[in-house]
Amino acid sequence: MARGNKDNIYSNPLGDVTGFQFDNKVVDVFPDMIQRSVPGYTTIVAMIGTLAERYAQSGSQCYDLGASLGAATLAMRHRIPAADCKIIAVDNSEAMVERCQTVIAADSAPVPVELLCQDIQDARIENASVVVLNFTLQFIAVEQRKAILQKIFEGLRPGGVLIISEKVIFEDAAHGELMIDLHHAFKAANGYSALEIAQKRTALENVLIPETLGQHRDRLREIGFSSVDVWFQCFNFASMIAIK
Ligand SMILES: Nc1ncnc2c1ncn2[C@@H]1O[C@H](C[S@+](CC[C@H]([NH3+])C(=O)[O-])CC(=O)[O-])[C@@H](O)[C@H]1O
Ligand SMILES: O=C(O)C(=O)Cc1ccccc1
Repeated sequence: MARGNKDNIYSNPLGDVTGFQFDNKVVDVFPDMIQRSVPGYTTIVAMIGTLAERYAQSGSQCYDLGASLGAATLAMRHRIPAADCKIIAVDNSEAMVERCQTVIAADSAPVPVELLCQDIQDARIENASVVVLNFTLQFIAVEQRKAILQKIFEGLRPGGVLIISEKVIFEDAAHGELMIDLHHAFKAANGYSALEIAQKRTALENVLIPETLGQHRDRLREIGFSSVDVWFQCFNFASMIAIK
């Protein structure tokens, strides 16, 4: 996806750093922001295409929940070989959905895409073979996460897959600090200043709520997923595969 404008949202001192929102300002810089902020993002998105190629079942639906500008939607759209599949992309930010519509319209791959401006808590999941939560569940209140995952499990066909990527924390405090420090070094190497890193960190407090990999794994297993494990991790960013 084109990188568009450079993210300099947090480059000047803000008297009051308000909670992070997916508004027009973020939409304008989003591809640059996520690429420079999430180690492994490009690989994860490409591999979502590879996973969809393997798991999409003919006549089923593939969901991209918290689609932003449709990076995972397009990765799937370009790799699904199964017949009669449809992709449903959902995001509750009007600004994101509006821009995502132009991104999808500019792409001509044949798999149909339906784009919905909706809270994933209200989304209907049915006849699904692939469900993607690529860095989305982390923005949902912790006590609401299980119900969403339960609904996804119920909407998946047997043999279907949930791909869930999250920023994570660690049980071992020293290891956790090291991962955060290495993440900040990654951001610095990508051109973010100490001020930008600090102000973004403040903006994400109580907005992006990370859990441990153990918490994710235990919840997915309790729900009934038969196989749950990490397939990608770089520092405090990880992606899991959960198979029904
Ligand atoms: N309750 C909700 N309902 C629907 N959407 C939501 C909700 N809460 C947040 N979002 C949406 O989830 C997306 C999270 S970004 C996903 C990247 C994308 N998956 C990618 O592969 O590029 C990750 C990040 O920015 O760290 C935003 O577009 C929000 O509007
Ligand atoms: O920038 C960060 O520190 C992150 O955790 C990743 C991110 C990327 C884009 C929007 C919100 C969070």
